[in-house]
Amino acid sequence: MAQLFEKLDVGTSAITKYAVLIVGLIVAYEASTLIYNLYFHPLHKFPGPKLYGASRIPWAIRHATGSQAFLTQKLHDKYGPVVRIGPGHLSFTDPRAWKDIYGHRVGADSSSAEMSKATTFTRVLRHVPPSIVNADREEHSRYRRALSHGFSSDAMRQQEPMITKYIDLLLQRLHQECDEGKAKLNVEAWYNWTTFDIVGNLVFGQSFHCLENVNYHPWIEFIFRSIRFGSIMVALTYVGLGDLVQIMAKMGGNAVIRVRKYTDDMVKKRLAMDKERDDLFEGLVKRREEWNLSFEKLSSNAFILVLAGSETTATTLAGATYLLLTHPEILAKLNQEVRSAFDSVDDINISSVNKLTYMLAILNEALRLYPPVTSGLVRVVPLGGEQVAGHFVPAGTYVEVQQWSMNHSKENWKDPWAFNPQRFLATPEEALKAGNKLEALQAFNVGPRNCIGRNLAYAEMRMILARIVYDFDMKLSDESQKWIERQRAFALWDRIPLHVYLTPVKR
Ligand code: HEM
Repeated sequence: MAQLFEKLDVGTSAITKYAVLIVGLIVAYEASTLIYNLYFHPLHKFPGPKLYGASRIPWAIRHATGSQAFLTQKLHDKYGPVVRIGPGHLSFTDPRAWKDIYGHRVGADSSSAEMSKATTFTRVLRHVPPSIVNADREEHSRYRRALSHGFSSDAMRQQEPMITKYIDLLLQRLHQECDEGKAKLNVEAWYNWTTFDIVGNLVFGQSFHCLENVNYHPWIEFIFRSIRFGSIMVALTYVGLGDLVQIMAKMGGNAVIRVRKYTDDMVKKRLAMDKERDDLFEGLVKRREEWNLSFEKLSSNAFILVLAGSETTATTLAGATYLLLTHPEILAKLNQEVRSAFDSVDDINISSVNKLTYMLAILNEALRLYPPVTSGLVRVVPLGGEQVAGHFVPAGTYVEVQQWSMNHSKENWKDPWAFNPQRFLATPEEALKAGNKLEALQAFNVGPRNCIGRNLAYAEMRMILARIVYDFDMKLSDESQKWIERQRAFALWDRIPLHVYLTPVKR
């Protein structure tokens, strides 16, 4: 060691010598890790850029800056249906990967009946109690069973008048604000206010009053900020700085504390309601004592239900509106379908919108081109390894299907960037002949952790879009051109305003 210090000629101070030694060891460790990752790691033969295979840092930087999903799609274009996007991390665009990663694992024992969610992505803040989206298998299936009644068709029939009440209010407000097509309205915000008000009522028994106040609620603004902040925390955890994240969350925690307090207050009011409610939360409320469910866990679940149930639906509606307004011939066909299907606005309800098949194809094509969850559904391969889309993948690997990549793959779709709802009107066989693998679109995921709110989401989206198209002609404001291309995505979209002129249809 003395010789090393002499050679380095770093002076005689012991502190300096040890500092140099430590830095030297770190550099040697990092260099050997990079070499191991590139040439000896079990995934080293999977295709992908060397930099991403060597270190976790490039992925983390992309993720923290909202460009990760877009880059991964480009990597798939270059390297094919499986790409190594981190040293121990694979992304797939072969549709078989849906079932292999997210489906029930046939023949596996109950502890590995599904690939578990990667906690690096889902349990970033260790002190927050788990909810349905990040609980382990056993706790998750209990939540799922308890909540399922609230999402059943029976429950939705009970919920319909309440949902309709908010959609009526949305339409009433839009008529007041549109100034006969002269005022431009940020419809992205209007959709958000509506879906938040609806889900607020469905979970807490009280709305956020966004439509009444024509403004965001502070709680919702916080959610937007936390989507960005959450990405930075995931990126830091991904590169091994999870402990730092816990400290950061405590230091910058004012907003977190405020929102938790607000959620807790709403949950308290909900629990104080003595009448049984056929809403999304009743299943958990009922089992509170039987399962000894802590108040904190109830509150975590309430928070997730509101986030999952509003953000995604509003995103799809905004995406569909933008795509329609940039494709006038498709909008004209939709206007024709909706306006000829009903004698009056009162005929538009949850069951009657089912006949609008062209509108459903439009919503599915919007979910494909502008998926609310672009990426982030990461699972860990269990002991023994697993076959994913024809590849053997060793245990411990992070595996995922990123919707942005899957939905824009030229191997899955004819003209993947084109807005063509027609592709969803064909049978799967006809579609395949035309170059469209319809099963590649799984906006709500598959398997035991798929979206429990899928039916509710379709009901809301179909009713809201039908009501707007029935009542208004729409025109995009110039400043909202290239609306999708100008956004970043942190697993969820960092949406920007979508300005539209609405002119009431004369009847
Ligand atoms: C267009 C609208 C929607 C889309 C695209 C969507 C998408 C998804 C996806 C992809 C997942 C799976 C997450 C994962 O694998 O980690 C999911 C789960 C979930 N979604 Fe949705 N969702 C939508 C609407 C809703 C609505 C309206 C609700 C109602 C509250 C809801 C509640 C949930 C819940 C509670 C989960 C967790 C389910 C579980 O882990 O068992 N979602 N959603």
